[in-house]
Order: sequence, then structure tokens, then C-alpha cells
Amino acid sequence: MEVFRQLKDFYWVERKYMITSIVCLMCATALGLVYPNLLRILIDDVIKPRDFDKVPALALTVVGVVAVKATLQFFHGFFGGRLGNRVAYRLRNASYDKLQTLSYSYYDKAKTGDLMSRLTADLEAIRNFIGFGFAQILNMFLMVIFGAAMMFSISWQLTLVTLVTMPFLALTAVRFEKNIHPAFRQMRLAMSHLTTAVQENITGVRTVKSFAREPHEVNKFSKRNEEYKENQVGAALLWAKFFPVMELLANLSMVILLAFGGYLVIQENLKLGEFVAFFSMIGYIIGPMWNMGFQINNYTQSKASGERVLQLLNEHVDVRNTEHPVVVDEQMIKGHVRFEHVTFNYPDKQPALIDINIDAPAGSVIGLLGATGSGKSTIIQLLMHAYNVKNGRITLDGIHIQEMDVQHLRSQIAPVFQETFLFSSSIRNNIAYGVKDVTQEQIEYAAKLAKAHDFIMELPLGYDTVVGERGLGLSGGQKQRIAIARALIRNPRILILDDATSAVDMETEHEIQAGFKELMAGRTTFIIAHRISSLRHADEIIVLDNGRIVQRGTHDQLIRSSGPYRDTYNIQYADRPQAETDEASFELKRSVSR
Ligand SMILES: Nc1ncnc2c1ncn2[C@@H]1O[C@H](COP(=O)(O)OP(=O)(O)OP(=O)(O)O)[C@@H](O)[C@H]1O
Repeated sequence: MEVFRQLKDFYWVERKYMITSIVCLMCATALGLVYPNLLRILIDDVIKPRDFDKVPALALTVVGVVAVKATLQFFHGFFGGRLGNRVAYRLRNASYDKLQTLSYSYYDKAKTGDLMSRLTADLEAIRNFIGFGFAQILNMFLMVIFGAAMMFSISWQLTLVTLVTMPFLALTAVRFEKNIHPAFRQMRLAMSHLTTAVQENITGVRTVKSFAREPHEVNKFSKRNEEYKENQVGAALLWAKFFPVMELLANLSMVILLAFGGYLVIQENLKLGEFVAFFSMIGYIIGPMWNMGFQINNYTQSKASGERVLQLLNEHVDVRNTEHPVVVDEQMIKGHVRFEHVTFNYPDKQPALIDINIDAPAGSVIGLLGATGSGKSTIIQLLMHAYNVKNGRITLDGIHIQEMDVQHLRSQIAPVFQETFLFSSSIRNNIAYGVKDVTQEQIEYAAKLAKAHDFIMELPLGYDTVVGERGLGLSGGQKQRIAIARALIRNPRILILDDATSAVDMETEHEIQAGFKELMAGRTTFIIAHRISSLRHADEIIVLDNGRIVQRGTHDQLIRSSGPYRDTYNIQYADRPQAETDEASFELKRSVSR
């Protein structure tokens, strides 16, 4: 019950639905006891004395009881449904909110399919149990109590003899619960492996096809499907063993009842009507025992699901606001960024950055260059407070970023990543994503600066063109340009371009950078690029190698001293006359277009 105790906040607010639904079910159950009594009256007081005048009244009573019972059952279903759906709605919202607050480090390891199954199948199991399962279990107990009380009032000897098999029935059901719970936990896990395989396959379908790895993927899926099937078969086997044992014990108690009850009637220690009423009431005891298996199943499934949802809800958030986070007036933020002796490693890994010192005055442009894996993106991630820095500190205008409100800090930074993600919405909405109340003029202005306006206008629906979740239908460069427009429209204090122009041709890159200059005047910019041409105008270029800064300076300074920067320059400009001609032709085109 610990799981449901922890979930209390979600269902206790809906207690009026819960109580109404339970009360309706209890009343319906209590009304059910009227039938055996009517039967008893019919046999003992009507048929035997042949007093048939009472038949219409009895018949009307049956109709009345049926009508009231049906109404009560309707309200039980109605309020139970409301309760379950409202609880599931709250949990879904809470889980989604939690997903928004979880840190980058959680997503480094999280599996989308697993999270999806928590938010769908697991929530569904909880909805079912809280909406109906819980009331049914309570009702089961009531049926046994009501039924036993009624049976005792008819014949205590017959009741005791009949109930002799009940402890065995209960014991079988409890043992079954013990075995089925781990089986269900395994089944949920196997289901999440299955959905992860499907999700990854669909997301990475291009990679799969281009490597002709369909057979491998089919194989991988088959294995997981097999795992799921094995779990299902295991659970089905448990069920298969459970049912016959329960049936045997239940029928045994009926045989005992018939034999002993019949004997009492023959001995005239029990009236025939009482015996028939007693017999028809046995369902009140055996029904719940039978049902116990199903209800236990329902309960264990939802308990396993509850554990998985709670695990998500209780997940530790690494990056969170301090008790009194600093929020600076947006107009006052200048954008002076400093890294002071920052050393950082990802969990269980070698340091990705070692003793990093950077001073980026407001409005300066910092270029980051280095081999792949040298730590460039990590610098950006840390600046955005994606991870906590334990050694050294990073400041914005002299304030330690870990003391700043996380949302506020990030709202000052507009990043453009190499990997562009576009939402399945219109281009207009994608560009306007990071800002509220934006006009069409602002959207177009940003798109023009990002050199995206012209190709957008060539699309039949222009800014209303809907792009897929990965921007399907657009080229890599076009997607990048939309992402750049999305960053520029925020008018941020700090702009980050993490290999942001890698997918556009050099000429467009020049044009986009000219746009940046116009907009970024007075704002701090970090540019990560592999092309020297993207960095050469930076105020300071920092060259990284294996997490350490190995060179720093302006393009002209770095080009004059030997080192990795000049080596990269020489490689990229090996065919120097041609390269310089290219550069000259860009300059010429730009001056003509101006
Ligand atoms: N989320 C992560 N979890 C664990 N390790 C990571 C993570 N991101 C990066 N790393 C590791 O940190 C080191 C630096 O990676 P980083 O992405 O900063 O390099 P980079 O210079 O930006 O590379 P690239 O040019 O390929 O983007 C690498 O060794 C990488 O394996």
C-alpha cells in the first residue's frame, strides 16, 4: 500500500467521487441481499402455503430492487470513471511537468520508449485500479461480511461447515499474488523494452535503411518481443494453475453445503426456503474468492505501474534553483561571461574540461576550436547550467550562475545547435518558439537575418508550411537557418552557435554571419566551428585539446605562432590561392549586394 500512500495527493482531492462511487457500490451489494430473502419468502410463505395473492407484491418488489440496484451501479460506474480519469489526468500532467524539470543528466540516460510507456500503459493501470479496482476490493470484503452475517442468521451450523474451505481459497489467492507481482513487474519492463525498440527504429529509420540493417532491427525486435511473450506465457501459466485450484475448492464448499444443508432440511431443522436462500447466497462468499484473483491481478499491475510512475515523479533533479535564486532585471544584464578554473567531468567519466579560464566581456565574440570530443560543447552546456560545476565557477556579470534562477539564466541565452530539432508545427510557430506575443514582422525580420526568408516564401504555404518533427521536407541547411531565426528572434544577451552553420554552404554562412553582426552588436557570442572562416573575426579564439585550453588569441596572433590553430589553418587553406580567391569573391559579392 506504500505506493498508493505516496500517490494520495493525486486521488485524495477527488475523494467526493471516490466516496460516492464506493457508497453506491456498497448499497448495490447490500440490495443484492434482498433477492435470497425474496426467494425464501416465495418458497416458505407463498408456494408452500399456496398463498398466491402475495405474488404481485413480491414481483413488484423485485422490479423495484432491480431498478434501484441498476441505478446505483450506474452511479458507481459514473463516479468511478470520473475518479479514475481525473487521477490519471493529474498524474499525466505531473509526470509531464516532471519531465520538463529533469536535468540534462537524466536525459543522457533516459529511454524515450520507456518514458512513453510510463505515461501511457502504466497510467492506464493506475486509472483502472483507482477508478474501479479499489472499490471492487472493498466491495469483496463487504460481500463476504454481509453474506456471512446473513448466512449465520439462517443457520450458524450450515455456515460454519460451508465456510470451512474459505481459508484455503484465501491462502491460494495470497500465494498467487506473491508470484504474479514480480511477473507483472517483469512484464512492464519487457513492454518498455519493446516500445523503446519501436521508438528507436522509427526515429532512426533513415540510418537503419541506409546501412541496410533491417534484418538486424527485425532480429532485435523479435528478441524483445520474445522476452515479452515469455513473460506473458509465464503469467498465463500462473493463472492456469490458479483457476483450477480455486474452482476445486469453491465447488467443494458447494458440495458440502448441498450435502449438509439437504440433511438439515430432511431432518426439518431448516426450512426449504431458507435452504434455497442460503444456497443462492453462497455466491456472496465464493464470488469474492473467485474474484480475488482478478482483483489481486488488477492491484499488483497497478502497484507495479505506480512504482514506475513514482520512480519518475521522485527522480532527483540535479540542477535546480537555490532557495533564493538571483533574478536580475533583464535590462541590467550586460552579458559578461567568465569561466574561472572550471574542471568538470560527466558522471563516472574522465574530466571533459580541465582548468578552463575564459573571460568574455559583454559584446565580445569568442570562438571555440578543437578536435571532436575536446570539450567545446561541454563549455556551452555548463554556461547554460545544464550540469552543476563543482570545481571552479562560471559567472554572468559577476554572479555565480548556479545562484541564478535557472529559467532566467537560460532565457538570456539563445543557442543554435548543429543537430536541429524542429517541432511538428508551422515554420512560423517554430521560429516564434522561444518568445511570447511576437508579430509577423519580427518573425520575418529574424528569418531575413538568418537568410531563411527567401526559401520560406518559395514554399507554397510560406510561413504556414508545417514541418515534421525532424523538419522533414527541408534540407539540413534550411533547417539550420530556421533554427538560427528561432535564436535571433529572442534578441538574447548571449548567442551560442554550436556548429550552427555546418550544414549551409560557405556563401550562405558569410551572409548569415553578416546578419549576426548587425543583430549581435553589444551581445556576447560563442561560436563553435570547425571552419577557420567561421571564427576568424572572433575577438578571442580558444583552442581546446582533450579538455584543456592549448592556445588562445586572435586569428592574426594565432596564425603567427606555431600550434594546432596554424596547423588547422594550413590544412583548410592548403590550396591557398584558390581559397583566397574564394574569400575575395565572397567579399566582392557582399560589397556589390550592399
Ligand atoms: N552527456 C554526456 N555524458 C557523458 N559524457 C559526455 C557527454 N557529452 C559529452 N561527453 C564526453 O565529454 C567529452 C567532451 O565532449 P564534447 O561534446 O564537449 O566535445 P566537443 O568538442 O563538443 O565535440 P564535437 O566537436 O564532436 O561536438 C567527450 O569525451 C565526450 O565523450
